Parts: sequence; C-alpha cells; structure tokens
Amino acid sequence: THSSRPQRLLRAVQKGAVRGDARSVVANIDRFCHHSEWAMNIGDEKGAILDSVVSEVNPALALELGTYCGYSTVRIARLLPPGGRLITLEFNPEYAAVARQVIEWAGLEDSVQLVEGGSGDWIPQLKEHFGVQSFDFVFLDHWKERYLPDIHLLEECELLRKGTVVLADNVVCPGAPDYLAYVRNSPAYQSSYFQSHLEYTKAVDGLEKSVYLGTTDA
Ligand SMILES: O=C(NC/C=C/[C@H]1O[C@@H](n2cnc(C(F)(F)F)c2)[C@H](O)[C@@H]1O)c1cc([N+](=O)[O-])cc(O)c1O
Ligand SMILES: [Mg+2]
Repeated sequence: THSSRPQRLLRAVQKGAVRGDARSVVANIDRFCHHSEWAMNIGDEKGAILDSVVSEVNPALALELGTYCGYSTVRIARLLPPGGRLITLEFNPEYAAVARQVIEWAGLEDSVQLVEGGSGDWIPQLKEHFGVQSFDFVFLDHWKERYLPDIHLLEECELLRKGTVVLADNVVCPGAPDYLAYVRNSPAYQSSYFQSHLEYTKAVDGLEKSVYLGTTDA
C-alpha cells in the first residue's frame, strides 16, 4: 500500500523538524513542498502576510476553516498570546489525523482544538460546545465555494463581533468570486486585498482581509 501525500508530508516533518519547534515544522513543510511535492499549504510567502495579520490582531480566540495538514494551524497557534486558543475545523478524517500529529510535533496541542466535521454542522454548535462568545480572528482556507455561505453562517450565529478580522486565502487562485464581491460591497465589512503568489509557484494569488463592522440594526 502506498502512502498519501499528507502522510509523506508528515514523515518529512518527523524526519527533519525539531520536536517542539514550530518554526522548524513550518520550515520543513515548506522545504518538502518546494523540493518534493506541491501541497495546498498557504506557504512561506502568503504565510508571512498571515503572520503579520495574526500578530496585529493578537487573537485570544481564533477560528480556522480548513486544517488540511496543519501548516497554517501551526503558523497561527505559534503567534497566539498566552492563554490564546485556536479552533480549527477539518472535514477529512485522514487529513485531520495527519494534522493532529503535525500540531503535536510543533508542541502546540495545548492551544489548538481540532474539530472533525463540516462547517454547516459545526459552526452552529461552537458557542454551546466550546463556550465561544465570538472570534477575534477567522482564517478561511477550506472549499472556496463554502467561503460565502460560511461567513453568512458565522454572522447568523453571532460569532463575529465589531472588529473581528476575517482573512481569506486564495481569493485569486483558485478564487472565491462570490465571497470577494460580498465582503467588498457589504457595508458590514471594511475589506482590503494583499497581493501575493500561489504557494510554491509564480502564479498570482492573494489574501483578502475583512474587518467586520457589525450590523446597522439596533
Ligand atoms: O482547494 C483548495 N483548498 C481547499 C481546502 C480544503 C480543505 O478544507 C477541508 N475542509 C472542508 N470543510 C471544512 C470545514 F472547515 F468547513 F469544516 C474543512 C477539506 O477537507 C480540505 O482539507 C486550495 C487549492 C489551491 N490550488 O492551487 O488549487 C491552493 C490553495 O491554497 C487551496 O487552499
Ligand atoms: Mg489555500
């Protein structure tokens, strides 16, 4: 039986990265994806933009949709303030199993809660299940056609507050046109675009940062 790409990525981490050293976990995944196999991690170039936004927000509570192998999970969790927490949702059990081990290798298991399942099922349960009031930071990197329905769901479940920062990967490639039109035209968001490149390639891609302003009704 042959291994999967996430399993080969995990093995590269376990072989090359220092246990407990999040920076070396990130560096080894990037080395694997640059030199061995491309994988859909946000990568080093867009990752630096993610880092700067997370550092600016300094979230006590963050949400990530789309864990995959845990690369951006580790990038975000390593920058959280003391006591800060990251909840990350992953639909695919095999990816979730790999991500758990990547997060553990980075020594960040105490500040990360990985939840297996779909956004439609889990977003409405986050308040009661995890005692969440609202998120300070949300990172969207899951199925691109789910960005728009899921930001509406986050609004409906009152999981965003005035000033919550929502950062979305891949708004150019593969693209999330309906999501982009919404956050750029809605009075409920102050949106800005960070041009970059698709992970490990020269193709253009970018991140959209949208600050939730709250609703107009009383
Ligand atoms: O398709 C891309 N990403 C899709 C990523 C999808 C990942 O998000 C998970 N998910 C689904 N629902 C949830 C939740 F949370 F809702 F439950 C989590 C899926 O199981 C998968 O691991 C992609 C593609 C390219 N590319 O170049 O083709 C580049 C990229 O950076 C990309 O992110
Ligand atoms: Mg992505």
